[in-house]
Amino acid sequence: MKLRVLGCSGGIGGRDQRTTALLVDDDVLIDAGTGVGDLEFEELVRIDHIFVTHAHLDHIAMIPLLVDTVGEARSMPIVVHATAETLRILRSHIFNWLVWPDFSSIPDRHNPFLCFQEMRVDEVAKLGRGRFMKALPALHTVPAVAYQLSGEGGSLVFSGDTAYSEPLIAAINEIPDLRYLLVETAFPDALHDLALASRHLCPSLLALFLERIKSNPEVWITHLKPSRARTTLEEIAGYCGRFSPKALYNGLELTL
Ligand SMILES: Nc1ncnc2c1ncn2[C@@H]1O[C@@H]2COP(=O)(O)O[C@H]2[C@H]1O
Repeated sequence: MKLRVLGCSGGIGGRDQRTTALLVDDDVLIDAGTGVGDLEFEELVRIDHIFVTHAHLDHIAMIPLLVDTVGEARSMPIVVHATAETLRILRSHIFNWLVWPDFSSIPDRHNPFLCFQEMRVDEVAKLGRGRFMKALPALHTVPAVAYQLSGEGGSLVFSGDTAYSEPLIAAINEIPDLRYLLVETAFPDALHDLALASRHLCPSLLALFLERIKSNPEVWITHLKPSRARTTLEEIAGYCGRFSPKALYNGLELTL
């Protein structure tokens, strides 16, 4: 199994800054931020599942455009997996016929282009080909989850957007074969108060988070805010020696 980074920035600007989207093999997305827009039509049409961490725009922006682009060319609906709270937000505030048509009833209710599948924390979805996706608890300003992606080659955790979260740390520590930890750090320590208010990590909080991780995964940093990315990475390097975290980047492929 392969995971390709399509977008992992906390903002936009130029070719390298795309918001969060991770492509698993050729058919599953974790989040659907602006990075999805770089895929060719032939790649877009193969996406069967989207696992959404939370309803913030930078993580869902391309879902409406994707479904409108590929709907007619597909025989099955795209399945959007998320918690009940997140699905409620998407239905009420995006697919409400005002911001965007409700593609879960287009072309008709019995044969729609899009469908919604509720996922609870700790629930596991089977993706076929020996692949599994599990929702883990996360902590953000809106209801949010992290995801554990597992296959024959081990497991990967993507934190999504999260503040320091004991339940997430506990869930990560239960994974026996964790190979990769993709964890956010949005802000530098100088913006610690904003990190707390917006429920993100900054390097000192990341250090507390990583100190509690019992296994030894490769750690990749995601969701850096572009204007402060370099400072944030320098601070992370100062704090987190044991894991030598690296900045996630578009086009990176991780193999499981
Ligand atoms: N008080 C605030 N609470 C939440 N988000 C904020 C606040 N002030 C600024 N923001 C920004 O709004 C952004 C919303 O998406 P993010 O959570 O990625 O990051 C958040 C911050 O960059």
